[in-house]
Amino acid sequence: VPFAAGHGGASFWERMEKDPAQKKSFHDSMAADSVLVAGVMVAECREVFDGVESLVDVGGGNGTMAVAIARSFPKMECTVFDLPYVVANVKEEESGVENFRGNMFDGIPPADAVLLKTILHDWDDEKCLEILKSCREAVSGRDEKKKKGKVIIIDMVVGNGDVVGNREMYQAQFSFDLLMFATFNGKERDEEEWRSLFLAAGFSGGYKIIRSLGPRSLIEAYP
Ligand SMILES: C[S@@+](CC[C@H](N)C(=O)[O-])C[C@H]1O[C@@H](n2cnc3c(N)ncnc32)[C@H](O)[C@@H]1O
Repeated sequence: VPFAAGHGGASFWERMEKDPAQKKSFHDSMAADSVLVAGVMVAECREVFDGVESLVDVGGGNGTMAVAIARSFPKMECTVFDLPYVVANVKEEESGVENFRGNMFDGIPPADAVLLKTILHDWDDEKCLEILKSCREAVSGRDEKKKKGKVIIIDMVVGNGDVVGNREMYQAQFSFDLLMFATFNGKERDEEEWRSLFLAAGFSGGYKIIRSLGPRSLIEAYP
C-alpha cells in the first residue's frame, strides 16, 4: 500500500493513533460530512429506520452520525463502535448513544441494523468480506419473530444515480477510488462489485440501492 510504504509499514489507522493533530483533523472532517449526510438521512430516508429498534454504527468515529440518529429516533438504542482510541470521547449521558470500543474484525455486537458509513471503501475485497460476514451475523435473528435486520451502507456506487451524465461527480468518484487505493488498498465499487460482495458474504435476502446522495449512495443489504 503506497501509504504504508511511505510510513515505515504503518497503516493509516496505526499512524493516526500516534498523531493527535492528524487524528483530530481527520475525525473533525468526517464529523462535518456526517452532519450533512445525517441531515438528509433523517429527513428524506426515514423509511430506512422503520422497525429498527437498535442500531450499531460500526466505524462510527466520534459518534456524530449515531448521535444525530438517536436524536431523531429517541426510542432507538444507538451504539457507536470504533477503535478504543477513537471512541474515547463520546459522552454517553449527553448523547443518548452507547460507546463500544473494539476492533470490528473481532466481531460486531448484535442489533436490528448495522450502519457502515464510508467504511467498506477503506478495505480490499477480502477484508470487506470479513466485515460483511460479521455484520450479517450481527443483524440475523436477534428476535426470531421479527423480520430480519439489515446492513445500511453509505458509500459510492460508481456510475450510479446522481452521477449518471454528471462529469464532475464521475471525476470525484474516480479521484476517491485512487485515494482509497493509495491510502488503504481500498477502492470504490460499481453495482456489480457490490452485488458480488453481498453474495459472497451470504446475504441471501439481496440488496437495494435506496437513493443517491450526490456521488455516494445509500444501500441496504438483507441477511
Ligand atoms: C473513513 S472513517 C468513517 C467514519 C464515520 N463512519 C463517518 O463516516 O464519519 C473510518 C472509521 O473506521 C474506523 N476503523 C478503522 N479500523 C477499524 C477497526 N478495525 N475496528 C473498528 N473501527 C475501525 C476508523 O477509526 C474511522 O473512524
